[in-house]
This record gives sequence, structure tokens and C-alpha cells, in this order.
Amino acid sequence: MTAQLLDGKSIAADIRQQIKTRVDALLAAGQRAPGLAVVLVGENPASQVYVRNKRKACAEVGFRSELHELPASTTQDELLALIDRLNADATIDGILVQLPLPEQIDEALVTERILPTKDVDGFHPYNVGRLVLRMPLLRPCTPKGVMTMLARTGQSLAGLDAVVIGQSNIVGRPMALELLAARCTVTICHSRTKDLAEKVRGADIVVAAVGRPGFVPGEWIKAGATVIDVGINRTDAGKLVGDVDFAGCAERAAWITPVPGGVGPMTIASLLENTLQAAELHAAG
Ligand SMILES: Nc1nc(=O)c2c([nH]1)NC[C@@H]1CN(c3ccc(C(=O)N[C@@H](CCC(=O)O)C(=O)O)cc3)C=[N+]21
Ligand SMILES: [Mg+2]
Repeated sequence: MTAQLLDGKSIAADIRQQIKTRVDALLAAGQRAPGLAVVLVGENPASQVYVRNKRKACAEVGFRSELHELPASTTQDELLALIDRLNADATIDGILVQLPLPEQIDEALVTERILPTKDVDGFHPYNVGRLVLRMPLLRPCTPKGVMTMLARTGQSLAGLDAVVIGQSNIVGRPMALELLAARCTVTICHSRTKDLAEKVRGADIVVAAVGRPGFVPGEWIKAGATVIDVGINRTDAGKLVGDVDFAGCAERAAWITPVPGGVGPMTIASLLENTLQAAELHAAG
């Protein structure tokens, strides 16, 4: 392996330490702790793991977090009524409705119901529009965490060729907008892309967010590239693997993120940053 590891686990721990210091200062000044409401509908085992990790991170930095666990049979109106209550609750700064939601619930409608200043996922059309216009407010957590990791490489991003594989609303699209704002030349690839291998071969930065284990082989990677693996795929043996062939890509890349311990912990660190930012917005009125 020649690549250096972008250690999300340790960068996320640094960020939590910084946030804890700021929360301690808030409390010392007589202000309340930032509050996050996490809403979990149904019993998706992966969602339960992520929600547990999020609440553990909140506790570590001194946030108040509350968990609203609703049955899989919850109606859309019941969920919207809960969001209305959380929107009106002055002790709640951030609302996170864990996705995916059961099929009877319209995710877009739920996302739009959350007050934009409490939308710590950054999924509300208001926050997405702010990102498009280069005046971001609350930024989607996974792309934000990736930008924090890229900053840690110390390289200037301006003018680099970036390829994002995947065009989802929660990762691929906002990721491309973040890289564009950092003045990369960005290509978004997806399932209908022609000559994907050629596009990746030209990239200085590759972000893989396809949800297919080992989808990006080492042969696609340009020498010295930065490889960011957003994939979290569980094998039949219960092991977590990313979207890139780690060993193959690490032979050529200058920087690479592991799975686990890469982008996942950074997503949670960004959620904490967003919740603190939302608390500051609410304190400012
Ligand atoms: N409204 C909403 N917001 C989200 O941010 C959101 C969501 N819904 N639905 C699901 C995805 C996925 N996601 C992850 C968060 C942390 C890890 C994470 O901590 N990963 C650890 C491993 C965790 C494990 O052991 O499974 C790691 O990569 O090292 C992974 C994935 C947030 N998501
Ligand atoms: Mg996310």
C-alpha cells in the first residue's frame, strides 16, 4: 500500500473534542445545551445502529438528544404532527428523521415539513437551494464530512478534476456542489454513464457512492489520486465493505478512506457541527 489513510475515526474524534469545548462555553455562559431530536420509524436494523451512534456522539459532546421511536405502521399525518411539535419546541435545535421511511410515508413531504433552521441533515429544498447558490446554511452531512477530510490532506482543490459516482439527493448531488464550490472541475457519473472507467482514470479526486461492494477497481485509479469511499455494504459474513477495492486502489492513490472508520464517522461529526450551528442560529433569534 502506498496511499496515506484518511482516518475519519480520528478526525471525527478531533471534531467532537472541539465541539465539546464550545458546548462547555455555552453552558458556562448560562445558555442551554444544543438539542437534537432523532425520529426513527420502524425497525430497520442498520438504522438502529446509526441512530445509536448519533445519540452516543451527542452525549459525548454535551448535547441533549431525544429519540422518538415510532411503529412501522405510523401514518404520514402522525409523523407530520410530531414534526410540527418538534418545530415548535424551543429546546430542539435539530430534527433528524432517519431514512428510509416506510412506503406509506412521502419522504419529500416530511423533509419539507422540517423548519429549514432545524434541518440538520441539510435535505430541505431551502438548504439544498442555498448550497446550489453558494450561500450554504445547513449542509448535507456526508458531503460536508468529505470536504473536512479533503481539507486534512492539505492539498489545494482548485482546478482538480473530481469524479463523483452516484447522483443521489443525499450524497452524490450535494457532493458535486461542494466540490464545485471548492473550484474543482466536477463530473457526476451514474448508472447510464458511458466509459465510466475512462472518466475515473482522469480524476484527481474520486468519490464513490454507488452502494455496490468493490465497484471501483484499482486499475481505474490515477497515480496520486484521492479516493473517497462513501459505500457501506454489509457482506453475508456481516463484514462492512465499501464501494472501492481498497487494497487495489490503495496501491495507486495518494490518499484513501477506509470502511469502516472513514466517511461514516465524519457524517456523524458533521451532524454535530450542524446541530451546534442550528443552536447558534436559534440563539441569535
Ligand atoms: N436522515 C438521515 N440522515 C442520515 O445521515 C442518514 C440517514 N437518514 N439514513 C442512513 C444514512 C447512513 N448514515 C450513516 C451514518 C453513520 C455511519 C457510521 O457510523 N458508519 C461506521 C460503521 C457503522 C456500523 O458499524 O455499521 C463507519 O463507517 O465506520 C454510517 C452511515 C447516515 N444516514
Ligand atoms: Mg447523510
